[in-house]
Amino acid sequence: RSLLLLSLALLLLAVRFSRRRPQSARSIPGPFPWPVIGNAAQLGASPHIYFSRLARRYGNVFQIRLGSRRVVVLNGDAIRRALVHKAVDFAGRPHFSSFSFVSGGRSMAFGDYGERWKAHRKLAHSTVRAFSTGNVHTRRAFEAHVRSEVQELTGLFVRETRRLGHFQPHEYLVVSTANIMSAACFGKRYTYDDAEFRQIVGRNDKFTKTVGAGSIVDVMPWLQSFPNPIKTLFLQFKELNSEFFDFVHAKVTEHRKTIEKAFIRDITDAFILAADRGEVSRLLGPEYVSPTMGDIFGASQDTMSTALQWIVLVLVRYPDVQKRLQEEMDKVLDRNCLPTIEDQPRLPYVMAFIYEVMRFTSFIPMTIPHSTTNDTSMDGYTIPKGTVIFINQWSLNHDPTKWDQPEIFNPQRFLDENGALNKDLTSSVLIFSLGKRRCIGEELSKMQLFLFTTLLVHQCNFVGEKPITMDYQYGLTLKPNPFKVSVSLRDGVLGDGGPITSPCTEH
Ligand code: HEM
Repeated sequence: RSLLLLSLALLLLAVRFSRRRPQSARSIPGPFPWPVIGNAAQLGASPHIYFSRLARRYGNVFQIRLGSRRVVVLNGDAIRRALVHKAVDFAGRPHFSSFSFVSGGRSMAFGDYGERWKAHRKLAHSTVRAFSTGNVHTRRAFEAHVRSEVQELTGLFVRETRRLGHFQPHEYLVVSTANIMSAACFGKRYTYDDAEFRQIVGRNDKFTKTVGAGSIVDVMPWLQSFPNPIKTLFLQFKELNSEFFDFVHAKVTEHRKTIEKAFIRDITDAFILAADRGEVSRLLGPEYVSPTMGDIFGASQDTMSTALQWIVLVLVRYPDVQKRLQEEMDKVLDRNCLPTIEDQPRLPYVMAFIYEVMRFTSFIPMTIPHSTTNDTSMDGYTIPKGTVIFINQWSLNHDPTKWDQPEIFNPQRFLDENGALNKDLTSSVLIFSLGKRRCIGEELSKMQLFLFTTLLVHQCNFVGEKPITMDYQYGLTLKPNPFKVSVSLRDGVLGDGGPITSPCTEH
């Protein structure tokens, strides 16, 4: 009888094995999708946290369904394996209808992978670099833009504090970062009370809500057919994109009228000349100048201003950290001189602080959605061409197997026992993405973050109005909820004379 039972068990096992599909055809695990909406209702207010929870349950590669679309979500180590080791396969963008409204429908950032996209990205990247971090001269010119904006901002902060006690820094940070890129892109900055400029740059939150991973406007097109909040958001999105594009296009048209080949004034001039000439013009005609400027100016706005909001918030939330930043600067720099980019190697705690802000807040928790350009596979799962891919950067920055107590803000984690910056660890922070779609503004942004942080903290003390929370709104960028600060100049002697105005090392 036991022999019979054993034979039956072996037979059952054999049948099970024979029915098992080959590795490559395994279906990707994930939560049960509801009819019509799929898993949309489960995303909640913080989809990146929900995805990280699912990754613990199903592994770093899992799938969900959002409305009509299947979405594969990559977390943790799977991100590098996909974006770096299978770079081309994961370099696409989905053909979402919202993406077609960005930069007049010719956006590089929201456009799909292909020959034109490659030429477009290469040109945009080299032009940005040529006007910011490309060589020592452009770096210094860019640094001078940043320095004069931060000085303007410092004066404004101090005046607002005198007037109101505590004030919300958000709008000033938006205008300030927009001015830096406006100077580099269009050779022009705006005053803080310029209503048109404030309107153009002040509506970013609506943009990022619509294009952030997990936004449902593109996966439930039927929501467009009757009045509801999603439809309203989508209409606002279309309107703000066309307003923003008109603003940029007017700048490009003005430049075309006054351009002189011998004297390239800014990124717009450089791009006009490049698009008009040689090899690339076959793929990128003059009609690509405004969209590219829209991409560069647009991509820099919300990202940089959100980063700065977090920096100010973290400074007031962790006063000990603010003090330690000031102590390091006071030890290394002459108090009568402004910090410069050359001081970077001498300020490891400042660098550790910036990396910890990026890691801890992970303020771009998910990249812009990707798509697969070919049939491909990950960890033995087949992923067909055209699948929507979400990249969860937050999951890597908060992985407890990589970071000791990831939910604690601790810049010290990036310093070794001699106080030097651990570069292996800083390169593990993921916020500019990886691979073919890696941010083209990374170098420029890191330089700006260093200058903003050092200039502000060198000059000022920041105190927050209580209660200080780190709560945020989800979108392509995580935006801190409104908060108030008071700002005073550190050196009483400077008092009404305002902040110091120049670096000591003459460039
Ligand atoms: C702290 C500031 C910034 C952060 C954290 C950041 C991060 C990112 C991320 C996560 C992406 C999406 C990558 C992907 O989809 O895989 C991206 C794309 C992009 N960023 Fe940035 N960015 C920042 C600043 C800037 C600036 C200042 C510029 C302007 C030069 C810029 C230009 C772009 C462009 C053009 C793309 C699209 C790239 C493509 O699709 O190939 N970014 N950025």
